[in-house]
Amino acid sequence: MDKLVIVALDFADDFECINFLNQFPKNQSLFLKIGLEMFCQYGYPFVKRLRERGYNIFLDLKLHDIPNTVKRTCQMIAKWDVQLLTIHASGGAEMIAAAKEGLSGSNTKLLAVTQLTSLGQVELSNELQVSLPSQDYVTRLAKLAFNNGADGVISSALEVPMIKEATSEEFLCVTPGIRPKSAQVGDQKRVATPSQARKLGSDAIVVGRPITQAKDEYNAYVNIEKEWSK
Ligand SMILES: O=C(O)c1cc(=O)[nH]c(=O)n1[C@@H]1O[C@H](COP(=O)(O)O)[C@@H](O)[C@H]1O
Repeated sequence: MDKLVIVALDFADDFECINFLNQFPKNQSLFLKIGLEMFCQYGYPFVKRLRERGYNIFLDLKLHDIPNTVKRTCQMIAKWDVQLLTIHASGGAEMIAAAKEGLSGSNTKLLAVTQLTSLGQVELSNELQVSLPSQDYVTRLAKLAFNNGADGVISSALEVPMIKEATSEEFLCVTPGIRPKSAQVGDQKRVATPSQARKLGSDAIVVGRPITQAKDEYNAYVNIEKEWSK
């Protein structure tokens, strides 16, 4: 995977979203993440519309259900020609393998979410009663995903070196929770700047609000992309 900035299209509606995209030059190649907000409003026709405009699509549905349901859902998504799809690694070995099986025959890469970047050590220990240190928990889920056929994981950039060591250099590490120095952290807990993510070995970064809520959105994208790729 080329080193990518993936833009999270977390907008109130499709009008805002298309206005955002229209700021970019026509020939600009973009990798866009469609998450639950947009997908619940506009569904597959929206995915199709953006694919037809030539964008690469990361469909972030974070599937988490029994293996049979996840497999059948993935069989449907396999027909949509999206580049990336998420499931939750905590769904377990059988669910991860079922998702991969559902996608067979398609070019859609399967990414398993480890520990959400909005959860820190305190939430992990106190709320979820997970006894492992966060980095060990993330690495354990990454290994589970790797051993059951996922193409990569979602984690914070901070865990990438450990994940690559425990799995393989080729195992994709896609990292949200990206905050340039001047940006507000908001609900994210495990964050890194674009240049930290690059140094730590992320394969792609996912950026939402630091771009989509900037005064000059296009300029914010260009600056993040510069910091990430230099
Ligand atoms: O799967 C994801 O993309 C995801 C996983 C995760 O652990 N943390 C996380 O923030 N995300 C997504 O990445 C995006 C981050 O957005 P910002 O915090 O606005 O940059 C959101 O669309 C989240 O849904």
